[in-house]
Amino acid sequence: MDTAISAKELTKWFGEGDLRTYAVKEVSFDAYFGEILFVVGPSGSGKTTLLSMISGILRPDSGTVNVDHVDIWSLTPDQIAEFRLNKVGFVFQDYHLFPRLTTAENVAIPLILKKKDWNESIREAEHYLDVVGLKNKAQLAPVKLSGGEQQRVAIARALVAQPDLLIFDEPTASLDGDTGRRIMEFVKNRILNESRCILIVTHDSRIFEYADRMMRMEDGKTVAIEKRADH
Ligand SMILES: Nc1ncnc2c1ncn2[C@@H]1O[C@H](COP(=O)(O)OP(=O)(O)OP(=O)(O)O)[C@@H](O)[C@H]1O
Repeated sequence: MDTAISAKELTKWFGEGDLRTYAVKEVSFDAYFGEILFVVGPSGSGKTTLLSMISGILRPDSGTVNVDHVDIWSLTPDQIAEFRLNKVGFVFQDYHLFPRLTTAENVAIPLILKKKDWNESIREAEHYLDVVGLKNKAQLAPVKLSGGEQQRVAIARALVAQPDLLIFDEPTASLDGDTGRRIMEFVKNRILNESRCILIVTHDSRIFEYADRMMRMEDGKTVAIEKRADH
């Protein structure tokens, strides 16, 4: 499998002098296209900080991140912004949908940000709503949808830019067990493909079975990367 992400000796600290604490310390790992990599570990172990550095949100204090063989932190600020918009899709626990927009408008936001024509953006958004099985809900406000449906809208919105890298932060934490598993089945069967790498940060052990590999963090370090036995 081709390497999607290669992180080398990534380090991020907060505070200075005696107050300096390491959120992530010398973490190295590779992730591959076509896999779902879970990032697990206790609260405060550095998961969010690590993913922020990988996705072009937070500049590391040292170390490098290559995404699809591009050293992202050597890019200019404009190029990094473009990288975030074009290469990375985010899905959050509480969906982050705008309540006053329709579901189609919510999904179209990344395209509008890219200055694409409004009507064309809505048409494209409807296509991705169809992909997640919600075409008939395109005109509804998010509040009219169930939690699982709202999560699928958030997935559709992450997909419109056709990102290489999809990052899910606690995607099932607000969902009941069955709905969470249905979302994960959907992600594995319909969203994952050979030119996409999916990273999932989660505490939800009910969905661990969907990991191709699991990376465990503790105190800012990776303590283990495990391949699931049945994979
Ligand atoms: N902006 C910041 N300023 C100071 N310290 C920070 C900042 N962001 C994170 N930290 C610290 O870095 C460490 C790692 O935080 P991080 O949010 O990456 O952990 P996490 O594993 O994602 O936790 P959780 O599972 O609770 O989201 C924590 O000790 C946290 O307090």
